[in-house]
Amino acid sequence: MLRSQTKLMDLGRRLCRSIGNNNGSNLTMVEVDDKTGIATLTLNKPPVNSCNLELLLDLNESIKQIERNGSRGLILTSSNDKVFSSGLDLNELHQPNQDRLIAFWRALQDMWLSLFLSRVPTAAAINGHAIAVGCVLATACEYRVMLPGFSIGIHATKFGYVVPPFILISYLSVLPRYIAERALLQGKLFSIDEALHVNLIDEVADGKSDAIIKCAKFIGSFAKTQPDARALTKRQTRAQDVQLLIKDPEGQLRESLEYINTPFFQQGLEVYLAKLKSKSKE
Ligand SMILES: CC/C=C\C/C=C\C/C=C\CCC/C=C/C(=O)SCCNC(=O)CCNC(=O)[C@H](O)C(C)(C)COP(=O)(O)OP(=O)(O)OC[C@H]1O[C@@H](n2cnc3c(N)ncnc32)[C@H](O)[C@@H]1OP(=O)(O)O
Repeated sequence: MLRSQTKLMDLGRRLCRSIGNNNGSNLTMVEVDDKTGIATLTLNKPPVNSCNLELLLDLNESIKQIERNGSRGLILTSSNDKVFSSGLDLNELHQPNQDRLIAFWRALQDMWLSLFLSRVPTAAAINGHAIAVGCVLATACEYRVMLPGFSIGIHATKFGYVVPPFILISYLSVLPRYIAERALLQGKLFSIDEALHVNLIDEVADGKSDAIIKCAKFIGSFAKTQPDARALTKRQTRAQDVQLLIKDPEGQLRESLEYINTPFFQQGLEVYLAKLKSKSKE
């Protein structure tokens, strides 16, 4: 690598400062670019960023921290170069301790609301597979840039999971209804070309830094808007989508828990988990 290139990269690094989210965990990392004021929020739970209770709480705290510290925007990405997020940590749903399951599902609902309604511009630099809730994280953002060679989508029905309304809504917020419905019913995972074709993603990037640059460019497109006016307009635009979860979070929680605790769901999950484990040993 040329010395001038190395220098430029060092400079880039120096311009970023890490900010903690006060809980001392490294499950997510936040770095703010001093020049642009944009925060990069990195999912960092090996091996595949599956969302367990701790990651969801941490992610929610980081989203709030980014809003509190006056960042100009949020870019969500992953420290894993193959997986953006593998969705919910299925171990949280399998034969769950009921108190932990309640905390887990509440954390999921709260985190989704924080990201979906974030007052700052949000973009996802999808540098790996984005499966199920991994896809939901990306669709909660306002803009998506993805790297080739990976899959994105919600394949829940293939494995016997009914999706809760807020997951459905997050798909519907970016896809036309007939495409969202068909994809959900088929349990479809989209290739990059398919995702681009239906506008599930906005752009393709040729590497993670290119994805981050493209996300930053999108966020920069709001430079001339007044932040409070932008934030309130976004909230109004999305108000109907969040109505159910904001009006009756406990009802939504109850419905999901009832379903997760059914023998039907638990048996299906057991088979799926076993398949996943045997695949990873191949
Ligand atoms: C009336 C009803 C009303 C409402 C309904 C209410 C509730 C419904 C409840 C739930 C359903 C909601 C919808 C579902 C949402 C979800 O997000 S479910 C999660 C779905 N995700 C997946 O299926 C992803 C599965 N994983 C993969 O496909 C692959 O791992 C990968 C492509 C992401 C990465 O592949 P590799 O890099 O090859 O990695 P490995 O496969 O070897 O995995 C490494 C390691 O990690 C374990 N793992 C992977 N994903 C998960 C996961 N999601 N949860 C837990 N663990 C996971 C995998 O088993 C390996 O573990 P080890 O064997 O190494 O221990």
